[in-house]
Amino acid sequence: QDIKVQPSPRQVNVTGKSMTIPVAFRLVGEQEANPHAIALLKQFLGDRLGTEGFPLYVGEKGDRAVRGAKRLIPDHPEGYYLSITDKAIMLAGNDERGTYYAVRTFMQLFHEGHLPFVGIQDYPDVRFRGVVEGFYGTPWSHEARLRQLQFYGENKLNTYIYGPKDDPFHSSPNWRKPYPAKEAARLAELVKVANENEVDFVWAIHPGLDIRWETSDRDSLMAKFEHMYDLGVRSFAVFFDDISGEGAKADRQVELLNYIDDHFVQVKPDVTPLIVCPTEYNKGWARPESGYLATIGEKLNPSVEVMWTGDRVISEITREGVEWIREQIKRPSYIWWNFPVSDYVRDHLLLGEVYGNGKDIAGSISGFVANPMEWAEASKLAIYCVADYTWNMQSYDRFRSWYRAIRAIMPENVEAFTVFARHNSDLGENVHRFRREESVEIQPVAERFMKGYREGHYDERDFLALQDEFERVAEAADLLLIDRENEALIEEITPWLHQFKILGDAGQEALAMIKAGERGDRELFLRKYNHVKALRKRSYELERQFNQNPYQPGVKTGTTVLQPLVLDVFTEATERFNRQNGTDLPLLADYSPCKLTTNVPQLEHLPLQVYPSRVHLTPLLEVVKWPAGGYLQLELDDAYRIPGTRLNFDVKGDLSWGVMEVSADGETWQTVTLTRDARGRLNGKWEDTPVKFVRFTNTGEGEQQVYLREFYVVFSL
Ligand SMILES: CC(=O)N[C@H]1c2[nH]c(C(=O)Nc3ccccc3)c[n+]2[C@H](CO)[C@@H](O)[C@@H]1O
Repeated sequence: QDIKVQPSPRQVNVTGKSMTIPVAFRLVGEQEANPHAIALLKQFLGDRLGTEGFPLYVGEKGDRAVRGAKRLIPDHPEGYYLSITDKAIMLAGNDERGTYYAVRTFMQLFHEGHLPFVGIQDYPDVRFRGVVEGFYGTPWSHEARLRQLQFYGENKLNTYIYGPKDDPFHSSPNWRKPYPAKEAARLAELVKVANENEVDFVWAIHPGLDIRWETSDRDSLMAKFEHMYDLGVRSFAVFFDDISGEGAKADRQVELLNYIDDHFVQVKPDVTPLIVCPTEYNKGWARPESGYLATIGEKLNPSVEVMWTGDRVISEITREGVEWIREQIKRPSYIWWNFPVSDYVRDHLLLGEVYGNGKDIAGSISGFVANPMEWAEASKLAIYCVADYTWNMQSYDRFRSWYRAIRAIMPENVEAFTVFARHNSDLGENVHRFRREESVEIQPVAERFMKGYREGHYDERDFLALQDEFERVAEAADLLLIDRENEALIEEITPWLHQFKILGDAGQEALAMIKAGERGDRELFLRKYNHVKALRKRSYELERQFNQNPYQPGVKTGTTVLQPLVLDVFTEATERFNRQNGTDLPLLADYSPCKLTTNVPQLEHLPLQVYPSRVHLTPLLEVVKWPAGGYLQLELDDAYRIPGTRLNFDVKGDLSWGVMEVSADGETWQTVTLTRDARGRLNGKWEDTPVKFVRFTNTGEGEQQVYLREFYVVFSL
């Protein structure tokens, strides 16, 4: 039989035989075994479980019920031995959590009314495995967290670190204060559900933005930890990431951490090792001359876990990298893996495989926690794969794990969700230059087709393959939009599903332009042309409506292969149509809310960078000769407030020769007052009535020579 267990077990011996599931099980060992394991069994077997029936032995090494299996239980933390024969079932843990994991595996072996005869010896590669809710942005909801903890129990993840950057009681300004009653009660419930799922609920504090190295702040932190302990928290972390100044001093941090360790962690009987995220948390930032890591390595109590994001803030974790940091901090590192976190590419969903990390790093790390997206349900794809990877690295297969994750998360719409996830995995250009594969299967077809099309001889099979892919895209979007099996997930990704539907339709219509053009069917071509432009405008409007945030607002999908393909096909087909028909149809499919007009020759074809709520002029490296009376005008597609404008012509002194103005109708103009900031840039704002036009004019007597370094307008409805 093909035994499918998540995460992949280490040692599985199958006999090829099985039995029908007994109608009743006689539970042996209930009194001594891990109560959470017993509760899970009772919940799963229901009234099949009782004092009569097929023997089911459950317990930890040393318990009477499983003493016969003692030699077979792996001597590893959280290890277990599972045996199913025609005589009895044995679920034996090396410790309480191991017993719980034996039950989790047992539950997965039930299949179509049968139980396989099997022997499994299993244990995890990585000691601490799970998730750090450590992103910037909207923290997860209470309900989302409850679902996460259940998911971690199902996938043998044992760690959830609570550290949302935007929780004011985790970070500044209120890290010193106890949670208000409602939030405290919710945290207590999370701790309870975490325990039931055998997950360590780690509460993290982020004091470094304003901590003062005085007894009062040390006592405030200890009091806060006591407050969290009273809520049931037994695992604690201190995050010193993304801070500077006083809070970043290594010796001060170490003094505080050792105090916490000596006076809190070590004196309480049931608190797990303290975890710290250091200020120098990746190799790219490590500065040997600062002595920061050396101080951590030499002076921080050995029992304190030290987090690490890898060679860079966002990076794949390598054997070389973890061995380097192990030397520095004199202990295995506790990996904070910044994936699938998307707080720096908020308009993208990261639904792709988990890959790129070494399979040989287990011996040099103590923990591996993934930092997820603010989209909790959508993050489960990657979390599922991280569970598989951290449990049994050598057997990890990125594709197998990813497909299993999709099936686990969206069992009723596997094909549709696979299509959707396949085209929503890359980040696009980003500040960390971290990229992921996307649209891998169709990418070579798209590239070959466009090359052939441009050269005048594409392969019809490629055309049909692309047409089929865009049809699948549109179908997938519609199927998922009506899916009710995982409503929380569909709610999160609905904006991207609408965008995906538009992409599928636009792709089919752009391809139809090719055929209409080849047949010389002008009327059909124009219908398809206008339809693609309408779809692109709808796409733009959707970008402005959903997922609005100050960083990367909007909704991006298929940005690496499919979206560029639609635009390339549209432009090429339109160019041919124009040549064949002597027309001058605009070549750009992309809708833009902003039109540029100017009488300054060098600016006539200046590309605009249009985002959902602002438009930038592309900077020019050359000197711009701006004649007297020369103007640059932006016309918006609607009336907007202009909360921010900025221009930087790299000119010293005042800009008395020019004026920025706004207008609602293009007739009556008002001047925008511009103020120069410390970096010499001129900033303005127009909070009054909404306007459609923004222009800058050289009102002086003569030509001006400037560098167009920056010119942008922020607009909001
Ligand atoms: C340890 C860590 O990654 N800390 C934060 C973090 N910090 C950064 C930075 O890039 N921080 C940074 C960059 C330049 C200057 C100061 C801070 C990224 N991230 C993560 C991804 O955006 C974010 O989710 C996380 O909370």
